[in-house]
Amino acid sequence: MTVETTLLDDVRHIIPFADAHTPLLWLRKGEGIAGVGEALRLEFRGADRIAQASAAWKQLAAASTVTDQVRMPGTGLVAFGTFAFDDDSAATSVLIVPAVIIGRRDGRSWITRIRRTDDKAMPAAPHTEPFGAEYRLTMLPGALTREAYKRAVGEAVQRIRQGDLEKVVLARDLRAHLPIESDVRRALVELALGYPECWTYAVDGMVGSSPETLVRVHRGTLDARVLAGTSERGRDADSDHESAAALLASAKDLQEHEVAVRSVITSLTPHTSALTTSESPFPLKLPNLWHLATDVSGTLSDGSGSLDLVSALHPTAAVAGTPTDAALQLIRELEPFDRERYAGPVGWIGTDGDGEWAIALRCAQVKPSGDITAYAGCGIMADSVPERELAETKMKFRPITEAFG
Ligand SMILES: C=C(O[C@@H]1C=C(C(=O)O)C=C[C@H]1O)C(=O)O
Repeated sequence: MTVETTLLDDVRHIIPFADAHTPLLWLRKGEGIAGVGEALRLEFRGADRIAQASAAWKQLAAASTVTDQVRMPGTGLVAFGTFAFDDDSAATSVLIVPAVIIGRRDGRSWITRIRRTDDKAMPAAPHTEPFGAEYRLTMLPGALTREAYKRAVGEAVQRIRQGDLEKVVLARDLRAHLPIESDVRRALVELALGYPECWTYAVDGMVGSSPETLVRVHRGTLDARVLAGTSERGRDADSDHESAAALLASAKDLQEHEVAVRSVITSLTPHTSALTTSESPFPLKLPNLWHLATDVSGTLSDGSGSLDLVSALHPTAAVAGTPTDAALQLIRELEPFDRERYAGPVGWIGTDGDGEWAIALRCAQVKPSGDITAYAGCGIMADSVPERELAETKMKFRPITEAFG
């Protein structure tokens, strides 16, 4: 690949540059990257799909010629990626190198053009396309109805009480159909405006707004944000404050959170020299709910790239449970659908292995046929109440049902 990044005059909005049907996007607080076209697509499957992707990326980056005038996160050679949750998923995991990237960060805007060695010319600069017609979809229960979800939660609680495992994350699905020709960027605009603190992403039809940073790597340092433990937003200031306070005092949520933080620390420790966490979990306020959050930061000690860390981290206890193998087994037993890329890593990697990855939550997969599946899940512990977990999935579906509805 031959890659060139140059500065652009300020680009305020990057979403309009993305393709209407197969957008590539990574955006938070108005900053990020949008990809146009496809210079290269690499597909992976199986238990070592992330390690395969990491190795393929190192080879590709080493064989590329990169001229980068801007040198910021997201400049130079970049691939967008989305990975299946389960080792046995039917869904492919992909890295996609766009032909052109438009980016914006810290008040600077840039364009990256990427040419394959066998192409004669650099791709042309993209232009913004007007948005297509509005749409309004109704999302209906999928393979796991509300009643069936409550039964699955009840079953999981029993298994936990029997001592089979400590925590399991159970999800349910919603389905809809997006008319062919619909402009997916409309949903992305809604997500980005409604959830500016979250990572709004679109990669190979996987779209969403995730609050959970799996890992970011920048020049030898890393950071992550662990989320687990959820409560509703209040109807007024007092009840909102009470809900956050109750979450911070809830033994069930604190324990569930502790399990998730422990899994991240255990996975990152072998790769880091210094790893610190925020002192105690803090309440993270989102438009649809409160989460318990812990921020983690560290210094890399072994030259790992971002995908090496993603490979070490996935699946965290925030989206699988603990112990991991028992949790994955119970998920396969109780969820009557393939999670595909839901709860898998989604993000981007750059030339030198730096990158930003989130957990694909608050999301939906849009298939080329227009079929959409959205997913939301909850951490189940010994004292989980099925009705409450069902209510929590409704809160977690809100970003997607509102963006498409
Ligand atoms: C599994 C999801 O979210 C995860 C589960 C949480 C919980 O159970 O409290 C909180 C944040 C996420 O780590 C989801 O959104 O689908």
